[in-house]
Amino acid sequence: MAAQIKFRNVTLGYERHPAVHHLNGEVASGALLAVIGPNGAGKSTLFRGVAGILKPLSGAIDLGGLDQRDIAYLPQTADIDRSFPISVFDFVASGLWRSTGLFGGISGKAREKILAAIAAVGLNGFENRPIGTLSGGQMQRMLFARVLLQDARLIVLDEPFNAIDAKTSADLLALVGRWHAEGRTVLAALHDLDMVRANFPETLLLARGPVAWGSTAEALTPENLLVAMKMCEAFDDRAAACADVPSRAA
Ligand SMILES: Nc1ncnc2c1ncn2[C@@H]1O[C@H](COP(=O)(O)OP(=O)(O)OP(=O)(O)O)[C@@H](O)[C@H]1O
Repeated sequence: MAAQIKFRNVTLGYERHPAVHHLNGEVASGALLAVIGPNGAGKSTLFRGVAGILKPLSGAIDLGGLDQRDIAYLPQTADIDRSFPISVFDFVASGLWRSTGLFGGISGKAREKILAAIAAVGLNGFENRPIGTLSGGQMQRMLFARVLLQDARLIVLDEPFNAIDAKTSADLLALVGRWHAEGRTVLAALHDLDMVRANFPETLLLARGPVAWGSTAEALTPENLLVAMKMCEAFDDRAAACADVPSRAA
């Protein structure tokens, strides 16, 4: 299977401080990959890099010719400004911007698609609710509806099942399974190892750099998990930038 993503010695970080170091490797087109790691391991940073929100400090992320609009990115719910006065309908509708444009207006057909996506995640009747009134699980369903609408070839989900009930997890996991069956490439940052073992064939165990990457059974050994934890504990956030990260100072 051709590669959908190639990480070429990529280093990502903030203010010249690397958070993910020298990552090399490929994600095959159509892969269903879990990204696991302790808090602060760099999972969100890596996903921001793939989504094009964060430019690499060095190295490159090759997306096999994919346009940025072909990537659907589901951020952590903590990154969503819930006080922003927008309805569920309008939030989900933003998933269509790639076809309608920002000010393109919503046709009758587009409206149907938006309502179908909201229904598919079990949020019928919530269309006019301000997003700030949603529960954690409803919020997550809404984020999935937007991804559904984006119809993207590459889907990047940052902790999509955190702090939600078992029924919501199961419903949303079924959507992930559907995307995988449709041949889309799906990456998800997760914390629940049982869920990963049961549903994700491939895993990248990350601790600022890769600890293991391959079949889930081979990557998620107790030894590897311990190494990842120790690597994250030992990491000094205030350390200077890597020697081979060029300075951006003027
Ligand atoms: N916007 C930011 N500015 C500066 N440093 C950041 C920023 N976001 C993350 N970091 C730092 O980058 C490192 C990696 O964080 P990241 O959020 O990518 O880890 P994570 O694996 O997603 O963690 P978690 O499981 O807790 O969400 C951490 O040391 C974090 O403090």
